[in-house]
Amino acid sequence: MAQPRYDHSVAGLGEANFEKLRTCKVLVVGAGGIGCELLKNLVLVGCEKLTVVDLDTIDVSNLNRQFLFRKKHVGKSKAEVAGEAIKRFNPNVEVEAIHGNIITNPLFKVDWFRGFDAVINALDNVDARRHVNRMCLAADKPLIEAGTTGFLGQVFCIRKGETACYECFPKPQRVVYPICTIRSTPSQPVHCVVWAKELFKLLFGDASASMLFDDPAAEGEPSSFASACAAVRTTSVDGASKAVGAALAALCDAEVKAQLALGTYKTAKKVPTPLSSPELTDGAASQPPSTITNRPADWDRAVWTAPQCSAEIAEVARELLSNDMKERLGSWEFDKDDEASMRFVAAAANLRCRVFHIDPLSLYEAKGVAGNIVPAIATTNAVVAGLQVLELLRLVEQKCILSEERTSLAEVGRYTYCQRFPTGRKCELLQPVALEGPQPTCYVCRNATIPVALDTNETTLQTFVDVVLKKKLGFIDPAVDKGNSGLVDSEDEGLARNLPLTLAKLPAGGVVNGTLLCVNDFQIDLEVNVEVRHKANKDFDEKANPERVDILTGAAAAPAVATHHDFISQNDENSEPAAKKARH
Ligand SMILES: Nc1ncnc2c1ncn2[C@@H]1O[C@H](COP(=O)(O)OP(=O)(O)OP(=O)(O)O)[C@@H](O)[C@H]1O
Ligand SMILES: [Zn+2]
Repeated sequence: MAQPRYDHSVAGLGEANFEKLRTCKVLVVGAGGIGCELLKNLVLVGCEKLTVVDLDTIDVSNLNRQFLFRKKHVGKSKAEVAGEAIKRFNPNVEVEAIHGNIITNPLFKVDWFRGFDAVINALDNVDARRHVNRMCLAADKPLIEAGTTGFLGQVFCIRKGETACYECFPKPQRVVYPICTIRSTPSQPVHCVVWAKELFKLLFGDASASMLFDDPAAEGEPSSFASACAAVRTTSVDGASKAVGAALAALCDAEVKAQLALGTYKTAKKVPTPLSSPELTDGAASQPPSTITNRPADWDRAVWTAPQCSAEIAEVARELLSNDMKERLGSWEFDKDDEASMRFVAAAANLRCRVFHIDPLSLYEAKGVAGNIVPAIATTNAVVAGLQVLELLRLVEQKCILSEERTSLAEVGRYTYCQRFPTGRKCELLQPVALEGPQPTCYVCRNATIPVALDTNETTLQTFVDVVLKKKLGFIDPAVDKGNSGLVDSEDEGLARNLPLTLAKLPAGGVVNGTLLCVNDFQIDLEVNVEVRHKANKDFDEKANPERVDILTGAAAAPAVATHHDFISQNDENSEPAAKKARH
């Protein structure tokens, strides 16, 4: 007899199925917004064997919705605190809490995944989801996947050979803005935020990689404001205000005047107005800098004036030029969670907006745009986590797990969409649809051959490994063979000499148009064939596709227009900048 605390579950499932649920070994990946709800649901429904993994520590901003955490837990491991909290809900629970990255921690091998009966994702990024998907396919374990974006959410199950996997359908691609829009004709705040991020790179990061480095009219020549910007980096802390003032004058005044004189805006609907020096330089020099102590309460929600923006930029420059930060100059990368870089981007985007008559953003709004942040809605997380547990109950009841006979998930599982407004004939907020089968074009679950077009005379093997195999196709430690000859293998030092060679010059006849490569990654137990197709670099649209690689089919080949298979996910870090994601 189960304990009375489980009466509700036994009433729904029956003794035998409840016993299976109680002893079912469940892995939860992620203990954030969805994860807290999910863990609470699992223990209340009666699951007693839980493992939870999260790489992060608790931030004060998590406390409004990640209700297993309290103020005193800030800075502590999410997995560990969540594990302790759910044990207080139900002391029968055996919970293993692991503070670690599910992708890189060596503990989480395929065999480790084999030790669970079901895996449930509560993640917020494509890379981790993709990785868990592959591990569950390799370990032949069911995965209950979920994501939310504001009021929208979805939940679905994945099982090897039975359903489509996470990677069967292309993900929406990053929105790429044309360089000319960013450099010359911004019309939305997001264009100004992208520009400000590029300016941050030009001033403090890898300047030559910034979109603003070259003069757009004279290829290879530095832009008109390059020297004023370079001077900021080389000045002293004391000289920072003056140097920033000069750089802002070059960017917001001289450059705009020069473009106007060139007739760039002759046919434009709105003509930019340069920001004159009194508003900028004097502001940078005389405005008191904001410090944590003198900021008004609504400082991050207010739209700063131009002089305030100049002062913030100067203050950030002073911070980054200071002795303890100096060694990072030239390598700074924008990070929305880094206070200084976010302040810089908010202020610079604001000035840019003013020049182009676009409504400027507050720091809070700029952070949302820059970090692609859609506010998390606690209710959506709760609904989605509830649906995940219902899917788990279905797996148990319908004998998809913990049973000698195995029902295919494709027959019983559901793909459920959470809508913001009632839709469809029955005006439902939750729309469950049948799961789709594995897609023949999927290289992950169907081992489909992946055609890849690139310039075989220009692309080195190193680039092929880094850009095509690791970045685009998600391999971690790929080994590459052409027929019987090994080309790449991290454990074979002799092969390292191949890496700087271009594909066509590789041994055994090179990798040329039509070559079939076998790529194997033991870490994720995945082997695929890659068919190389030669496409000269000059035939690529460099602006739309700066890496000059086309992945022609399968999960990595994203269409320009989003489809209903697009996975929406909480604050998905892989899609930036935001604002434009199509979905329904
Ligand atoms: N590779 C990974 N390994 C382990 N945990 C991960 C990995 N990637 C993401 N996570 C965890 O997944 C959780 C996702 O939860 P959520 O979307 O609520 O994110 P958050 O970081 O808590 O919130 P926000 O991004 O809104 O500040 C986070 O706690 C995050 O640390
Ligand atoms: Zn697939």
